[in-house]
Amino acid sequence: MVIIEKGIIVLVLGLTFPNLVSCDWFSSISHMEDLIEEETDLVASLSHYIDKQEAKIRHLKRFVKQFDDITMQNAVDYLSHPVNQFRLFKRLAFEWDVIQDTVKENTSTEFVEKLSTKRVNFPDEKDVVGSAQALMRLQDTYKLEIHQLARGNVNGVQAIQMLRPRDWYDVGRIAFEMKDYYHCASWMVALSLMNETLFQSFTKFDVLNHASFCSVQLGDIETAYNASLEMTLIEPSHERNNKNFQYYSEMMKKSDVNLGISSSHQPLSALNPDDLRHYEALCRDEGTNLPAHIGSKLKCYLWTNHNNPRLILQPAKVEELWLSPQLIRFHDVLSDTQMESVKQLARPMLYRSTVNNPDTGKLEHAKYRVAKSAWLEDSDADVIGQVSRRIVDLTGLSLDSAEMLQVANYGVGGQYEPHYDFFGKHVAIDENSGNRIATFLIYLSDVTNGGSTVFLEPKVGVRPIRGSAAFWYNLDPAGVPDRRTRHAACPVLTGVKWVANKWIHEVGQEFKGRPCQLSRYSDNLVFA
Ligand SMILES: O=C(O)CCC(=O)C(=O)O
Ligand SMILES: [Fe+2]
Repeated sequence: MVIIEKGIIVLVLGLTFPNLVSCDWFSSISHMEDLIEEETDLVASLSHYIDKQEAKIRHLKRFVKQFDDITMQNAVDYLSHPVNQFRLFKRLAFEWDVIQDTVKENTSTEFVEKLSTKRVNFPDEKDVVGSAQALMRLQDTYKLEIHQLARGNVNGVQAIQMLRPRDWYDVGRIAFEMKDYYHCASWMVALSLMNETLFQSFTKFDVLNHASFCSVQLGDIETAYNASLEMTLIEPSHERNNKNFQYYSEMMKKSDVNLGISSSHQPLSALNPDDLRHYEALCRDEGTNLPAHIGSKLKCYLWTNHNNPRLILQPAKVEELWLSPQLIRFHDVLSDTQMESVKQLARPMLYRSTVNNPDTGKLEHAKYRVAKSAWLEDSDADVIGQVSRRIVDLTGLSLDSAEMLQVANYGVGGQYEPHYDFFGKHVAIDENSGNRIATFLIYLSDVTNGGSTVFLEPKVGVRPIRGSAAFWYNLDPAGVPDRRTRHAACPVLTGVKWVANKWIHEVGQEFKGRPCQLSRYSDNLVFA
């Protein structure tokens, strides 16, 4: 395959796409709303510029028009009339001067200045790469068909715009640059089937070139052969392609050649392929059906948490989602006004979320967690204190050793791959607070498509329902991490996802809703 590698890389974009994405526009939708506003303002300014330009052209055209009649007459006839003579002198003395000023007038300054000021903070190449990666991630997770996706149709939700052929090409190129030959091949092969008269600034030959190179990297000789064959028809004397074609033809004759695209190649995730397949299937709601023997035991009930005065008149609505480990959902945890206030407070403080690297114990940006988050303290605003109060009422746990409230906002493609919330052995646990005993995860929005929280071992998918909260213990009653709580936030397919996380810690629960026990229970009951 060496001969193929040698010649193909004629960079069309002239851009190099970095592997790791550090920039942040694409990672949350909240800040992207500002971009729409900025662009609307730019469009208004551009329209204003066009109006001014049009007025200027109209003025110049009117001036030129008068010469239609003048040039029809011969000069002597024209000058023999005193009015014509007056007009001639008037024009030459003053009017051409005005015309000169009009032509010279610079109507673009305002627009150009505005654009260049705004562009400083605009998304850049890294964001385009991040957004293309999100498209590919969604393509994999939700098994989206490329043609439908490119036409802007995602699970029946139609975008206002479609991808242009050049966009398809760029997505394929981004995959190619990342050595993600699986996505490169799938996008380039799909594009090669399109009407080439729509191609601008790249050719069908370029597309086939990528399609064949990326396919052969995946071991798909047949596709590489077909693409190369088409290339020979377009450029019969292309030396490198002719060599490749010969090579593919020989490979095709060998019976042990591995045909068919290897779909196991998934460089967008660090998960092992089996884990990834399992996670993605759960995100598609496959395998999350409740088995009858469990479903029949799950209950919904009203809960006053041992006659808590704040719950007597309006008990909490509890829905059991799974028994062991016990996962529950509280409904109507916060009011609309409270949720809006929490989001409003978080908005200006959203930053790309970090994760704890289990190997180094350090916080870092990672592509397996694509979201923006903000930390809010009880003292930041009344509403944050109210959220804490509500969690204490519903769970009976102390929040004295808990973390601040983490509000997260996921954009399209935003996700958090499978993880545990408890701290692993590489993280030093503060003895004043202990490990994360439980998670209270509030959904501050519905999500149109995708974005479920999925638990891998019990195979439970929790659809975000605005105002509800998922709750579970991460540690068993003896304080040992419960590895069955491994969970993930599936990529948002369409819509916006807002959540608020409260991580409750061990210290202070000894005499509360969750006394510690010496023995390890298999049933980790929420309300024991
Ligand atoms: O957003 C979600 O659904 C889950 C988030 C999560 O698991 C986390 O932030 O630890
Ligand atoms: Fe989590």
